[in-house]
Amino acid sequence: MSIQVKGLSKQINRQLIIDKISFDWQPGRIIGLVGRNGAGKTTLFRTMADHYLSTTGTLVIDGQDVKQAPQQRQQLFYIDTQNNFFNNQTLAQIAAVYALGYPAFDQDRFQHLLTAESLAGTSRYRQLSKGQRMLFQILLALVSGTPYVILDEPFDGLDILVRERIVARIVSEVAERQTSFLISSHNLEELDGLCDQVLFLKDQQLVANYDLEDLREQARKFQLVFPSKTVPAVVKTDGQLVKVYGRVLEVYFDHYTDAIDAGLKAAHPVMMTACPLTITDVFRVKLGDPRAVMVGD
Ligand SMILES: Nc1ncnc2c1ncn2[C@@H]1O[C@H](COP(=O)(O)OP(=O)(O)OP(=O)(O)O)[C@@H](O)[C@H]1O
Repeated sequence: MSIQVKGLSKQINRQLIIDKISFDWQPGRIIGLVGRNGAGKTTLFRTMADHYLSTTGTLVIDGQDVKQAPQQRQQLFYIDTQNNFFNNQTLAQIAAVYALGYPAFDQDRFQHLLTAESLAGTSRYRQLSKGQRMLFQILLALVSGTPYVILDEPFDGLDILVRERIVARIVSEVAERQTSFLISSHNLEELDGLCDQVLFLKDQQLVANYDLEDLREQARKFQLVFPSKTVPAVVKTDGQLVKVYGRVLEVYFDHYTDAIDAGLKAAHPVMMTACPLTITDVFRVKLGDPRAVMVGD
């Protein structure tokens, strides 16, 4: 049981939007997809869900290539939040449409969750607020009975209480049903507490794929002050400067080793403090402009 995304590319108007994206998506995992605006996240989702025909590559779902076994895509749930057709439909009508497409759609659970979220089946989709629309879409995903769910920007513009409700729904679904989620977001703090794995998209390609537990074991971030203004070679060769506050250098090391540790200590730092590592740090290092280092107050 897994999804393997294999060399997925999409070209639109002769422009390559995503380029040979490959990764494995295991059951029960929550994967974050991050990238700067226009990096290709929505295009990757649309191509995975077959809303766009892929230019190259395929998906293998539970061992079967979707090109030979297209019914396997019923295991994958995705609502295109930008292009959907149901503005004038009631929530009950929309659910009926989804029930046709997903054989394991659970109508009883849908009614139960709708009531729990104080939503009425008779309301029209267009009458819902942004947060209610996202909650409704997540409810559809949960009752669709699909083991793999894609959520595009589920936290976008939502207040903290709605975000917390969404996170709670996702976490309980993973715990109770082993549902797996692939979530794109610019809200890196929210992803930090939620995800097991993070994919970084840049220049059409997947530039990093981290298991967050491994990352926290391998990578380190330090605040360093050295006796002289010369930055030691080990910082330049093995580290990446994240921020500079006066004499304090905030430096990220992708693979922190004993040799790097010895190299730093040999430079007799006046201060060497390990700091908690966040997805935001890795985002800055992997996806930011390498020449632009943030200068603090
Ligand atoms: N149908 C389309 N026709 C032409 N260009 C497109 C189309 N869809 C996407 N693009 C282009 O592909 C690039 C990636 O767009 P996409 O929406 O996938 O990015 P994204 O990572 O989801 O961005 P954001 O974080 O801003 O939502 C953009 O430059 C966009 O203009």
